[in-house]
This record gives sequence, C-alpha cells and structure tokens, in this order.
Amino acid sequence: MTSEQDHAPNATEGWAEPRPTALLVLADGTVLEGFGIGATGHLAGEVCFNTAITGYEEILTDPSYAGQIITFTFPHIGNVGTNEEDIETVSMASASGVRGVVLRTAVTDPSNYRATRHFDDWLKARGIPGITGIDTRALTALIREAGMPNAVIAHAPDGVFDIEALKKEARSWPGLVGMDLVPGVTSIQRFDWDETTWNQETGYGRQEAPRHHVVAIDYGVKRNILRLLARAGCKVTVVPATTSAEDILALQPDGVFLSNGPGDPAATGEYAVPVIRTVIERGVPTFGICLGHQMIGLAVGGRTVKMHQGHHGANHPVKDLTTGKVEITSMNHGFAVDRDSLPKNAVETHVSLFDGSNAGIALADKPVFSVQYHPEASPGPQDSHYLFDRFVTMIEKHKAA
Ligand SMILES: NC(=O)CC[C@H](N)C(=O)O
Repeated sequence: MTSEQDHAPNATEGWAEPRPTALLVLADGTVLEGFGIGATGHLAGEVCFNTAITGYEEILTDPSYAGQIITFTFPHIGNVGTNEEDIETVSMASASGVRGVVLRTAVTDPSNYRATRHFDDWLKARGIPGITGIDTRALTALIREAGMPNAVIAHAPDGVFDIEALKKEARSWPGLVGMDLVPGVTSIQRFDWDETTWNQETGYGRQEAPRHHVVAIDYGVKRNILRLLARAGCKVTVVPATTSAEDILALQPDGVFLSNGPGDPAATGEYAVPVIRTVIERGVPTFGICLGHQMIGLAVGGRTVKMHQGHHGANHPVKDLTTGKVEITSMNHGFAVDRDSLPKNAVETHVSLFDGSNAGIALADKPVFSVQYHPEASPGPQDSHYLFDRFVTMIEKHKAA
C-alpha cells in the first residue's frame, strides 16, 4: 500500500486519483469506492460496525459474524498483524464466515512480537475481501440512521467492476432475517476440549482435574468460551448443533452450555429450540451466551427481534440486576430477546445501559441463565468472567440437592 492510497477517493482536487480497486455497493444503490485488500472477488452480506479498538483477529474469526461485512470504526486495523494463537474459530480449517472488512486507512506492515503474518495476506488466505480508504465515520452514521444495510463488497485489482450487476446482487441478497447460518460453522463431530486460558509466559494452559462435565452445543462457539469453561473446572464435550436431546442426555452432563452463533435465532431455533426445551425441562443446569441466550428465550416461549443497528464492540456497559453492579462487556449481536414476550418465570437479570435492551435472563423455577453479551471477551474487557463461576456454582448446588 502506498501512502497515496491512504486518502479517501475524491478527497482533494488536483491530486492524481489512484483508480479504485474495491467497492462497497449498498442495496439502495450507494457505491463507496476504495482500495482492495485481502481476497479478490465479491461477496454479499449485512454491513455492521464494530467499535472495538483492539482484537480484530478475534472479531474476524468469531463465527457469529457469518454473513456480515464488518466496518471497523477504529481507523488503524491490521497494524499488529495476525498470529496462529488469537483465532476464535474452533475449526482452524474453516473460515469464520465473515463476508468482508471495511477500513478507514491502508494496512501497514505488522509491528508486534506475536505477529506471524501480514493482515492483508491473512485476509487473502481466509477468503475475506477488504476495502480501505472508506469514510467509516460517514458509513457508521449511515448505519445508525438507516439500520444495517445489505451490501456487496467487491475487490478487483484491475479496477474493473460491473457496477450494475453488483447493485443487483446487493439488492437481491435475502438478508439475515430468517437465515440459519449455523450449519456452516458448527463442528461436524463431537470432541473433547481441555485447553485453558492464555498467559503471557506460558501461552495456553491444559486442564488438570475437572470436577464437572459440561456438554457444549456448538452453534459457532468461540474458543475462549471453551477455555473459560475448562478453567472453571469443567470437562467439556463439544457436540454439533444438530445433536439430539437424547444423545446429549446420554452423555450425562452436569451442565449444558449453549454457544454463540451467526444468523437469525428464530431460523436456527427450528431444530435447536426443541432440544433446548427438553434439556431445560429435565432440570439440567444450562448456561447460554448470545445466540444461546436468544434460543433459551425462544425455548421458554419468548420472541426475538431484529435490531436497528445492533451491538458490536468492546465497551458496552451492562447492569447486573442481581448484584447492582455495572460491567463493561464485549457485544456482538444484531437480534435481541423481546423482554415483553417472556413468560413470568423468565426473570430479566441484565440490561444494556446503552439502549436498555435485554442483556440477560434467568429462569425462576429451573437452573438456567443466559446473557446476550460475550463474557469470554476475546476481544474485550474481562469484567464478566464471573459468569463462568456462577455456572459452576449452579452445577454444584444442583449436584448437592
Ligand atoms: N454473537 C452471537 O451469538 C450473535 C447471535 C445472533 N446471530 C445475533 O446476531 O444476534
């Protein structure tokens, strides 16, 4: 990338404008020009914005982002390169499903002792197209006004685009409502997980003596969730999203964990919700995160709704109504549980202090709780790690009873 390419196209009269090599074409026909990075070609998706300042590698490998084109509001993305350790997708071979990345400035060479690969090269290898030189403030303002648009991101090094065809593709992409994206990101077979959290001196740890057995249903689970479950003393068995309630209960879990994941919870819920309902009815201690939270909401008879601009970032304040404490959380969701649709036994435990939306529930009559945000962070603050201990305490109480 040359420094010229750092300028937004059409920025200054009289400058020799480099030819755009990437476009972001919105479904309403708006065309944003910039410079291509990462994979070439074009992909359709929903454009969201993420306000996190660090952790782009974790964000871009979070399977919950499948079907989405991520605009980073922080201008310098890629400057610490990438490594093999910060990937959140469980299956290293599969891409996370992110459709594209939209950036303000050109990507510099990596400057970090952990970097093993240039960000541009890494995006290419993972099949993710990117565009730089975009006025991401203006795009973010547009998303806040109009909601998350469907779009096509296109990268052609020769600068040749069929703009009409791209507009048509953006318009005809069906959108995330009603879209079940879990089959593309769930693991294909059952496996055990025993890696624990990262430490600067020793790297990732190994679990020694687990005290409880947790079955984690993988709707697109992030590694750091599994690590925190392992660190909290759980032997973790990860099972594919379509595993039956019978097969899950046959594993005799002390607890069941419902993971995060992409797409519309109502669409995924068609097969997942009956399983979750059975697990809950049997009284198995259950903890859900994000998509898992939304599907617990559906399993108890509630509804989920599409949000206007969604929550994607690492500085979202949430109030824990059971303790009165405020925690700063990592968020990534475009759907939410409609609190007014919940039955009486589903008690709201957490609320977003940004917009008052529901951020957590617990069942009054069953050992079940869930949160809309990402307590595993990765990236983000670690204020909410206590929830993994809350889950273990719940398991212990249930075992003792
Ligand atoms: N992080 C997640 O699990 C996201 C859940 C769901 N796909 C949403 O967008 O709301």
